[in-house]
Amino acid sequence: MVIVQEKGKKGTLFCDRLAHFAVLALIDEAMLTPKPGLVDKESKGAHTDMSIDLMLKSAYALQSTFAEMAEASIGQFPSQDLRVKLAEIGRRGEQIMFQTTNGVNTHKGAIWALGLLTASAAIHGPHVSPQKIAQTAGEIAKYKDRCTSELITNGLKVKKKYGVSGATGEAQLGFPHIVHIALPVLWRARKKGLSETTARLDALLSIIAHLDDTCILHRGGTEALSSAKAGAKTVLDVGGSSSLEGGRALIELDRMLLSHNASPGGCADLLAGTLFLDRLHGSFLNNGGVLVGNINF
Ligand SMILES: CC(C)(COP(=O)(O)OP(=O)(O)OC[C@H]1O[C@@H](n2cnc3c(N)ncnc32)[C@H](O[C@H]2O[C@H](COP(=O)(O)OP(=O)(O)OP(=O)(O)O)[C@@H](O)[C@H]2O)[C@@H]1O)[C@@H](O)C(=O)NCCC(=O)NCCS
Ligand SMILES: Nc1ncnc2[nH]cnc12
Repeated sequence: MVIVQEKGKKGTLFCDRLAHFAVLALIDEAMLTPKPGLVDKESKGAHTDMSIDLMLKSAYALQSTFAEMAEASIGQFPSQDLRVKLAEIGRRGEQIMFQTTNGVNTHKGAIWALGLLTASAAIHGPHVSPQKIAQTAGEIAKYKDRCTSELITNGLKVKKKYGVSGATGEAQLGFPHIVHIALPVLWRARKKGLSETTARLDALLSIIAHLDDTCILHRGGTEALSSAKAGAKTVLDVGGSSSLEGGRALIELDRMLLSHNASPGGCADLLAGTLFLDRLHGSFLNNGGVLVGNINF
């Protein structure tokens, strides 16, 4: 692995820029409308305790968490020490989120996924592909979290009950749903000339069609999960979210999720991860190797 990053003023600027990209990814995900079962500009989806304002407030509050994660990773390799440091920053980030939202779980999964991706991007610098960044994030995630709390989370219960690998498994495999599914769908849709909203919605649907989302499983069990996967696949098969039939199928998917009180929260987090890597990649490509507003490595 080539380490291109350095500490110091240049490094701090780069870390701030990465954290800014992570926050922008959360904002882009929240603002994307209409999303099935999720909070967006027009709906609270299956979440009575959330709103678009709360999602945005939570996103802005996490800037310092992502910057700290990047700072801790710059000039480092994936290691047990780095994993422990990131877990500590991540847990403090979760506290910041809960304080900001008065106890509502807006972005726990996103702190995990974007935190690892931000850390990996700080290790590598901007010359590296999204695939490589996701792979190194997976290497960090494979080290043991030595400070796990005694709390039995929704994810743990669901993983035990249904034998799925959840947010941890997704990260340890190097985020396959981002790299092999959502990014190709996003890029293909843009190449076809579809609108940015359509491209992002189709990318989200491609994740829903494949992911074992513990958020859906926890709220609606296997019936909700298999209906969500089938419903998202139907939207894509009949022409995507911008087609007439696809639009109808999307409304049907939303109705079905709400009838189970289920929400694809984990899929939303992975869409944010997709948009983060996409922005990082685009920013680098569009500026002849210079990360926008930043230093040339
Ligand atoms: C490793 C952790 C992610 C902890 O994971 P755990 O397995 O214990 O599960 P949860 O605490 O349940 O959180 C996991 C969240 O990840 C999202 N997710 C779900 N499935 C997947 C998947 N297959 N791939 C990727 N991501 C996934 C999902 O987050 C979204 O849903 C949230 C709401 O979900 P939920 O809690 O079920 O619903 P609530 O409304 O809160 O509950 P009820 O009201 O229904 O009771 C929403 O916030 C989305 O973000 C899962 O919830 C990690 O948290 C951890 O170890 N953290 C410690 C810090 C750390 O190590 N950081 C490392 C450096 S980054
Ligand atoms: N837009 C959204 N709605 C509900 N839960 C989420 N978790 C992450 N993004 C979300």
